[in-house]
Amino acid sequence: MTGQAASPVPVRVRAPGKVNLALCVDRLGDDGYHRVISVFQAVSLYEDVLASPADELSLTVAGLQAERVPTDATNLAWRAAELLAAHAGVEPAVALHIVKGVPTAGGMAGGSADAAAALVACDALWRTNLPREELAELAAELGSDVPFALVGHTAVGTGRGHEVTAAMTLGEYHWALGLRDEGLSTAAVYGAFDDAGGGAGDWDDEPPTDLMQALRAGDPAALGATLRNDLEEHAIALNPALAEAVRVARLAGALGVVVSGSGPTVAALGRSAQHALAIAAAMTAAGVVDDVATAVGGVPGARVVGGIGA
Ligand SMILES: C[C@](O)(CO)[C@H](O)COP(=O)(O)OP(=O)(O)OC[C@H]1O[C@@H](n2ccc(N)nc2=O)[C@H](O)[C@@H]1O
Ligand SMILES: Nc1ncnc2c1ncn2[C@@H]1O[C@H](COP(=O)(O)OP(=O)(O)OP(=O)(O)O)[C@@H](O)[C@H]1O
Repeated sequence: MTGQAASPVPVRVRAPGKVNLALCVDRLGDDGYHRVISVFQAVSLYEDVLASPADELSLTVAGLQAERVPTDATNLAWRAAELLAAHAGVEPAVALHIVKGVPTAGGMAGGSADAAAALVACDALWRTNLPREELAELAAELGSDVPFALVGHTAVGTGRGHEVTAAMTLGEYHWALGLRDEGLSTAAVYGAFDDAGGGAGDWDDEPPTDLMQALRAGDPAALGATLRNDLEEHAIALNPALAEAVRVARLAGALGVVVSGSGPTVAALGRSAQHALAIAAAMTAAGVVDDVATAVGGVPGARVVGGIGA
């Protein structure tokens, strides 16, 4: 370790999962990524990352679907710690412990939340104190969804989805989330979009005007009517059972229903917290999902909630 000594106190950082209120996808670029306009909303399903002083890098995982998450150098939180250490010129000396609350491979960016949380936690533990813009650059190297997990609330992502600008919004939004045990691969869903000739038209450089207006007005009914995901039909083609969850949520009076990101999580917007619970109950009763959750958005991005800096 160079520079200032690491903190002897563990740091706990919390980062949210997300739903995409809009995901407008252009055709595949030369870099192997699609240009997108993504309107993200951070929701109250959280990943907690505890970073403790240690001689070397190690990682453990507990919580929701923990058995499906790698604990080696392929884990995004592990990669985040290594990237920050290399960038700041310090040793990657930390014991990371992740407590998952966001479904894995669910289209809600749980791994991205872990990466963002690990960046913030190690930055505090190692006292590298990078400016947020520099953390955001590292975040973008780790994955397209990681910069948003640093920022949270509601924001527009451009480029690969990694160039994030906060959006003006009013009010809270109450979601019922239909979860599946079996995840979907993000690359496979984008691949299906390409195979179907996706991105051939209907591309606008701006986020959908009516959706942004609904957010500014704090109008959940208007927001529900304008939810959009260009990957949705391809996620449903790969997992046709999702269509049933969408149908049941609509019958339960959801203001709008959308597959989140690359799926398979189905996000249904309720009129209130109680209505979101009723939609979740309807999905459970109909047997169209493996599990349900309710959440409110938008909530803050990765932030220290325990240990130093809390
Ligand atoms: C579907 C979304 O979750 C919507 O927010 C994101 O676009 C995906 O973000 P992510 O999981 O952080 O994705 P990355 O780890 O950056 O990329 C995984 C794979 O998804 C595809 N990918 C991702 C982002 C993007 N704009 N275009 C793509 O084609 C690429 O095949 C890439 O190899
Ligand atoms: N910390 C992590 N948590 C969960 N999965 C991870 C993590 N690190 C690496 N992975 C791998 O990444 C895959 C996708 O995980 P993740 O939960 O981030 O997907 P996702 O929510 O669909 O992502 P996105 O919405 O950003 O496309 C998992 O199947 C797993 O193998």
